[in-house]
Amino acid sequence: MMKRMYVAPSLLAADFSNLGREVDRIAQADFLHIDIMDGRFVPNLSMGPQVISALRGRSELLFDVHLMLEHPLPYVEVFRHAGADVISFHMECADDPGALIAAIKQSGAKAGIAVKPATPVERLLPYLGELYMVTVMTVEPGFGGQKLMPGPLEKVKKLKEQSPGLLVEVDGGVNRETLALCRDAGVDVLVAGTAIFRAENPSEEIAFLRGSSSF
Ligand SMILES: O=C(CO)[C@H](O)[C@H](O)COP(=O)(O)O
Repeated sequence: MMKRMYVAPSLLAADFSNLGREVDRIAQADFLHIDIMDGRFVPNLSMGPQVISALRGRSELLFDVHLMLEHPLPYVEVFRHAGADVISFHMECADDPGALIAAIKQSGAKAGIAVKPATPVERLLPYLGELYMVTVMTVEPGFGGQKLMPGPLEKVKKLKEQSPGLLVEVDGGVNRETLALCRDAGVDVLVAGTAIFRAENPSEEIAFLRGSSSF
């Protein structure tokens, strides 16, 4: 029986001239993945808490906020207040991952950690018991529309072995062609920007990526 995966459209690939309508188009998804970029940790800027607040009233999806920030701690409360349900920070810029996890939980959000393609999975192991989700990046963070790197999917397998109940998300280059690789690795949550928002029928794309049987 095929595993049913959760689907998280990445807002980065949406039409920014009409974000409200874009969110309506993906109402059948499970999460809305929202990339917050600071132009320092990644070489790009994206959006801030105002966008999340504006969309919060329009969508009941779980808001999965991916902080690509060099200094995430001061922004945890800000994004929770704006409407984030899950807040993830990057392992590579966390001086004290335990303190960040505690701050996220204290805010009332669920905590996640994201890792760049070259970051060893071993760095995450001490924190797995405290986390709701781990995001394994399958592209270098910063831009949508890149090709999935298969190497990091090995991390998904290790994470699922270590902590079967943890949600493991992959982010970058997920589409119909790379779906089988993700499923075989044991992925729980698929982030897909280009594949969903640039599709003529996003609902069809979401249903295809999700698979058919029960989770
Ligand atoms: O984190 C990201 C970029 O840093 C995006 O969420 C990710 O790349 C998804 O976009 P696409 O499906 O177009 O690859």
